[in-house]
Amino acid sequence: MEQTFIMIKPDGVQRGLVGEIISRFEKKGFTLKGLKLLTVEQSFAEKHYEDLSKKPFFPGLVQYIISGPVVAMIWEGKGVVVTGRKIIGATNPSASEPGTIRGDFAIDVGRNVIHGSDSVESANKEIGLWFPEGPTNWQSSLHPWIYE
Ligand SMILES: Nc1ncnc2c1ncn2[C@@H]1O[C@H](COP(=O)(O)OP(=O)(O)OP(=O)(O)O)[C@@H](O)[C@H]1O
Repeated sequence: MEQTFIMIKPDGVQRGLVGEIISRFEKKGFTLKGLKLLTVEQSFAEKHYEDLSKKPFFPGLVQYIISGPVVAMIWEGKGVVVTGRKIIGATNPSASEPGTIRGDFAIDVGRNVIHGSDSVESANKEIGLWFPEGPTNWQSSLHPWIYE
């Protein structure tokens, strides 16, 4: 089944949004397959965001990501990459719809609370980077109540 990488950024952790965010993914019906709270080093943050290394906001973005602990997660479910991005909302919270995480909890693009993989390919890459040990292997007993 499809998996995505979701990270609650340092502002989300500091603001006490961890439970709220996990709850939204759980209530949707997605399954948690990996979870850890960690503070990453600059070189690791630069690797995670390497595709953005030429952007003018890259140094500030890296400083933001290493400024405190983040919650790294693997979520699994049908269409979880695209649906996860919808749950998160548009990158710039000024354009995020109410009801999305960024629409409900963020104002500035540089403090937008959460990251979600933008494709199945980047999800696999990011899961490999953040969870070299791989996902936790378990099957939710809710499966037949969520899928036909
Ligand atoms: N103009 C900007 N100024 C400051 N930070 C920005 C800007 N644009 C993007 N960012 C930061 O860089 C992150 C990655 O940007 P990207 O364009 O990949 O958006 P995204 O895929 O929606 O975000 P993420 O990868 O964090 O889920 C954004 O989430 C935001 O934290």
